[in-house]
Amino acid sequence: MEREAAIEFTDVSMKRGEQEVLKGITGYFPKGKITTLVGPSGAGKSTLLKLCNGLLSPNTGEILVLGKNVEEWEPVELRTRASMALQSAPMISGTVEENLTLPYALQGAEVDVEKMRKVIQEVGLDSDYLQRDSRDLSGGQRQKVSIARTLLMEPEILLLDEITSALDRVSRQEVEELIAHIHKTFGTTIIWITHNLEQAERIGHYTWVMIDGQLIEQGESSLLNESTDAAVQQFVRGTNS
Ligand SMILES: Nc1ncnc2c1ncn2[C@@H]1O[C@H](COP(=O)(O)OP(=O)(O)OP(=O)(O)O)[C@@H](O)[C@H]1O
Repeated sequence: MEREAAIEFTDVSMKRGEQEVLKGITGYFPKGKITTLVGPSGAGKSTLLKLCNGLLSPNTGEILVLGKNVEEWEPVELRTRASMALQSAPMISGTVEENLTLPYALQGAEVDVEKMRKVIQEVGLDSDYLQRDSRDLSGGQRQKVSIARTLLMEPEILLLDEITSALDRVSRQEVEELIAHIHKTFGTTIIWITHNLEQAERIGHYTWVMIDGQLIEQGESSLLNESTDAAVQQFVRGTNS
């Protein structure tokens, strides 16, 4: 199989405080694919995601993002190319438009209104939403606005941290469909942390299983059911019970 990496880790370790939370991680996220990142709470998934766009730096090892060492990227450019959305979908008080333009306003840049309209429609919201107060949005709408904010940057890589965990079933399905649509339309590489293994199998092409700071397995999503690794089997059984 052709192996083209969007992000590649080589022997990456990291301490937070006294604790080693990532231990010798070597693996890659295939370009143009959806990879899910699964594992028990505290396994190091969020920490690893933050290494991908330079929010955190490893103690040892090498991380290549789009072929370039993470340390060599200009930080703002890296966060534009590898953009992140979080479970909490943080918003400033103000309109949806103000929330969309915030990353640009912080840099003194402007955003084309037409582009903003296109992006808000792309995530399935009417352009009237631009003038809505962000406090009036439902959880699902907030998450869509949060995704729209990342899309404005036209990222090659989307880093998603539990973006559907706080949503009801209908909103979760809508957001899943939205991510699938983004992937299909733009060929975006997607790295998606999820606690939901059914979701991981449904939406992901590739998967990483992390346990206690280690990358235990990586491969096609079917490995979640086919793994012969005892720790992976135990994790999968535990999650499904
Ligand atoms: N800011 C921090 N300072 C010190 N330790 C931290 C910090 N954030 C996380 N940790 C520790 O790092 C380890 C990995 O946490 P991380 O959030 O990356 O795991 P996770 O797999 O994403 O967990 P969850 O599924 O619960 O979000 C945990 O032991 C956690 O306590």
